[in-house]
Amino acid sequence: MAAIALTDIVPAPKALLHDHLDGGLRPATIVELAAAVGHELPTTDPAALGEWFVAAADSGSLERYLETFAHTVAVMQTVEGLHRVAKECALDLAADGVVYAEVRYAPEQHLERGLTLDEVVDAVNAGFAAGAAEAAAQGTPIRVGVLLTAMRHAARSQEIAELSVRYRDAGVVGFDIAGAEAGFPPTRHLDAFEYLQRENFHFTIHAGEAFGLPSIWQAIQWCGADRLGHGVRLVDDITGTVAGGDVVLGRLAAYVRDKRIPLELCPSSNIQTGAAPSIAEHPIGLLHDLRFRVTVNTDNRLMSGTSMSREMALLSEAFGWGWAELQWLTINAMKSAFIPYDERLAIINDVIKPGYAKLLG
Ligand SMILES: O=c1[nH]cnc2c1ncn2[C@H]1C[C@H](O)[C@@H](CO)O1
Ligand SMILES: [Zn+2]
Repeated sequence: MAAIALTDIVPAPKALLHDHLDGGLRPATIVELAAAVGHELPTTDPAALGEWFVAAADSGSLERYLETFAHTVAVMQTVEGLHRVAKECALDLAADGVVYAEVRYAPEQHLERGLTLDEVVDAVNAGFAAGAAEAAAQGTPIRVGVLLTAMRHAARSQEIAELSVRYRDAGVVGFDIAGAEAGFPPTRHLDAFEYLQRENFHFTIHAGEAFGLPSIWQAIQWCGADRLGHGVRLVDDITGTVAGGDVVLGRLAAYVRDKRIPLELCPSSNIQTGAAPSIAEHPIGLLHDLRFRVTVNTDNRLMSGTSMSREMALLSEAFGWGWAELQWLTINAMKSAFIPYDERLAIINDVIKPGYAKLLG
């Protein structure tokens, strides 16, 4: 079937589990906030700045990709900056047809101008609330849940885990670790993960992006991750092809599929960091065919020049996926969300299924 166009995907209800707040700023906002705080940018023309981010992130290495965040994190050091960025994030996602989003950021990166961790979280939460209220008034309601990230090279994961639990009834729905993967295994933060498990809290771990199976194995079998951030290298534990009828899953891949552990796949981001060669060759095709719990995500909309609708349009074009597949991806994401079961079900039954019923015809 013909690929579904991006403009047709925008109004379809979508759920997004892996989106970084500091990877999704509007270029014009960066320019304005940078002028206000005296931060020097590569260019002050918003269009050129947007192109700069995509080109600089297109580096083939996760470490170099991450260097671009210096310019977004620099303008997110004040209550005003954080509030504005969070508000615009909610508005931009809602305008793209995202009805449920989990947005993550690392509070420890926003203390350079004297804010406390609590002040950072309060400012971001207020920004999301303002953005969601405005989006609802515009007829595009969105629910935003926050994930607090700890940086895997740093040593604040226990503190951030405790912060997450403290804000669990105030908008924070989960915890994550991010940053350079090679050399920083998730087991460095075992205390934090054990604490979160004792608290019956939810967490995902960036694993299997720039580093392979050992990182995924640790994230699941040592740390107890509910979901895998990326997890794309799980294909290293799969041999054969679906067409050849000779697919064999290794023990880890079989475990992930059997347990329905959600994979937060981010196709465009993976191409930029070298984790996948192209959309057409992205392992998401195989993982979909093998019925893993696949979800599609943006990771960093600014660095990838992308949106949820664009990621889906790229997949529709590369794999011939139609509305049935897009609905499957969306329901997979909603089933895997960190909000309570009854609330997930309500969004699936009241928003997602009726939305796709119209499109499926
Ligand atoms: O794809 C990613 N892998 C690992 N770390 C990442 C990725 N995207 C963003 N980050 C880092 C950079 C941000 O400053 C941090 C918190 O959002 O998370
Ligand atoms: Zn990420």
